[in-house]
Amino acid sequence: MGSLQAMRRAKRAQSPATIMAVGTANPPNLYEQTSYPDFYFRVTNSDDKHELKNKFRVICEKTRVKRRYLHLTEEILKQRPKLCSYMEPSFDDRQDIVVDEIPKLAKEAAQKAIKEWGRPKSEITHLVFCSISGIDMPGADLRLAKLLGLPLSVNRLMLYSQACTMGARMLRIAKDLAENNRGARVLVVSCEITVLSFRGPDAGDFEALACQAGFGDGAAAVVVGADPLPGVERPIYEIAAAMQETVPESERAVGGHLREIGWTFHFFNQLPKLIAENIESSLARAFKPPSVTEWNDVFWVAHPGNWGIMDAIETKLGLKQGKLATARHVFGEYGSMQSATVYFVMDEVRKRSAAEGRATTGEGLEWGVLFGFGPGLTIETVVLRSLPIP
Ligand SMILES: CC(C)(COP(=O)(O)OP(=O)(O)OC[C@H]1O[C@@H](n2cnc3c(N)ncnc32)[C@H](O)[C@@H]1OP(=O)(O)O)[C@@H](O)C(=O)NCCC(=O)NCCSC(=O)/C=C/c1ccc(O)cc1
Repeated sequence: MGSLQAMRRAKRAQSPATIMAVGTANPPNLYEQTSYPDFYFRVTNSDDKHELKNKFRVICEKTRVKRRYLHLTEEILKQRPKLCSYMEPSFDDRQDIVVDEIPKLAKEAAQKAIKEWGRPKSEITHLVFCSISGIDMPGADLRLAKLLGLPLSVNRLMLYSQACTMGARMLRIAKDLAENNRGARVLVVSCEITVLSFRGPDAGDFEALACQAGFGDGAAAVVVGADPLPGVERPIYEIAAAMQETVPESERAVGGHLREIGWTFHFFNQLPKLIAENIESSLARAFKPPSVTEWNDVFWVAHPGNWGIMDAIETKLGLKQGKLATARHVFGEYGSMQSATVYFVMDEVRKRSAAEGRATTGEGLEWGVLFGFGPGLTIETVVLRSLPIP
């Protein structure tokens, strides 16, 4: 009979967890930010609120978002008019949509990641899935597993109601799963659809207007595993370390409440300053080892949050112009897709690195930071090691 220690040793992977594939998906409906105020005020029957519409137009411009994909269309909103009011109880209408649609959009992203990974889906051992909405029992994880045809033996973990930090946080979870279960292949999926936070405008609620102006819908999936099969699996990044930090006394900095009207959204206007003031201690902890202290020497896979947050981080850390260019690009093209955004940024970093002929998947650099923040105020820091581009 083997000892427990020997059993534990045999279960451990030999090498660090790696990201083996990335897939992304969006709903088909693309909204240009310049015409969105006209659309939004028309569909919410608010065209008579001229001053408020002008205010909303300014907020839309301030976001610096150029376009976004959204599940909701004028046709859907006509069928569900309660979603267009500011405060009408409407949870059931919203829930009817997201319970079905979140697993469906997630499936599109997951299929792309599995295709790039190139192995049979029967080899997926774990599914880690997050969405801010779609709470149900059995959950969206089981629906997704069925839509994908994953084996019934797959180990599922569903994480609801967590928002933007989850992209980074799920990599921390996946790293632990992959390194502590030899042969594990973890399918990590994020899907965010803003149906629970869409609502009509109200002059007294700036934060709800900012939410309507900046958030978009999207899904992303990555495959994480250690000990890649030589010549068969082609890792993109190694996950060297991952950790979380909570900023003290900052519960009110950003968050939301789940109500009969759906999700509300609240943020503190000093959020960029608060994040910038707290990022360096998280970076220092995460990068000790590998003893990196110059943040221009690493590639950045940052959750953008909003334009002001990126400006504040760049200034505080003395980052060279262009270090957050990929995060800004993704934010401009899609808005904030909350937890999914950081995977879109990662996909863009590795694609740009290849297109520009860089030596590694991390813009030619060895070490990188994948960074996320959200309600808490929670900061997640993941240390990535790039790999050579053949
Ligand atoms: C485009 C905004 C709205 C403004 O841009 P800015 O660069 O900050 O602009 P300004 O600093 O020039 O401010 C413009 C005006 O807005 C005002 N303002 C500025 N924040 C405020 C303010 N919280 N109140 C009330 N007036 C204000 C500010 O005072 C100013 O007023 P005024 O001088 O009269 O023009 C920008 O702040 C923005 O996109 N914010 C919302 C997105 C955001 O913070 N995202 C980061 C975290 S995301 C996250 O974790 C998600 C969690 C979540 C949770 C629940 C959900 O349902 C969904 C998601």
